[in-house]
Amino acid sequence: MTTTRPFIIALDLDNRAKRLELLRSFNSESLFVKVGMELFYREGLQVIEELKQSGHRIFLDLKLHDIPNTVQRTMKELAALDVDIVNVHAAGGQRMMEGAVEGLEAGTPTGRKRPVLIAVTQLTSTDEDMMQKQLLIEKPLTEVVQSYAQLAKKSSVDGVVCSAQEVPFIHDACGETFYTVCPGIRRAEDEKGDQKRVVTPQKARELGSWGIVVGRSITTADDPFSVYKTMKQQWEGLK
Ligand SMILES: O=c1ccn([C@@H]2O[C@H](COP(=O)(O)O)[C@@H](O)[C@H]2O)c(=O)[nH]1
Repeated sequence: MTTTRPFIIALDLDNRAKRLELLRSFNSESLFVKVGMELFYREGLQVIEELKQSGHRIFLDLKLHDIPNTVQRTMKELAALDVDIVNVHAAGGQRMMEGAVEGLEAGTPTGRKRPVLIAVTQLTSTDEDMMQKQLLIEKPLTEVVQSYAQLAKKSSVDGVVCSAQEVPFIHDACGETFYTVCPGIRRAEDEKGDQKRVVTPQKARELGSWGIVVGRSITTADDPFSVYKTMKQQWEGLK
């Protein structure tokens, strides 16, 4: 992917009108946007086409997690959409992730680069207490994230979704060029909501994150464009 260190806006909005209003307020700026389950299940394939026609790059965040055969076949379909990033849950295991890569490669039209594939390690809404008490995973969270990242790399996946807090550990285990896409980004003054492992844009940069994903700090702001500009400057080390 040619984009260096993307700032990705999660288009998690109640309805189509609100999404169009938000994008209009960005004054036709070319963006990197995230289409999550809420938006995709509401607006379908048409939203991908619309966003591409407007010149935006797209992270299609459907977090596939199923048996290897199903993930492979689904990724083959997604490859035809010409989005920039797609993802799976690393918890699906090595064969499932390998299947995802195979499906993407099979489905990408000749002459086009296949979408980058990343794997969710542990959701940023999870903390160690929840992991141990609810998911019954006894090891420290950082070790689990690092180990899932290693498994993703072994499966030929291009990178992971993680909190920026874990990026240095992932770089140690998987190398600096392994993509790290980090949600759970908040300014110091923002509400955390359901996010547990949060990091500011500046800190995410310092920790070496490749990309960040920002949703509610922007989408619920009175002036989303101004918050975007500020957070993007912080991410780029300009503020
Ligand atoms: O571990 C993960 C994986 C994905 N997400 C997604 O990112 C955005 C974050 O939104 P905020 O409003 O900035 O919290 C959202 O679409 C999630 O589905 C994540 O948060 N954590």
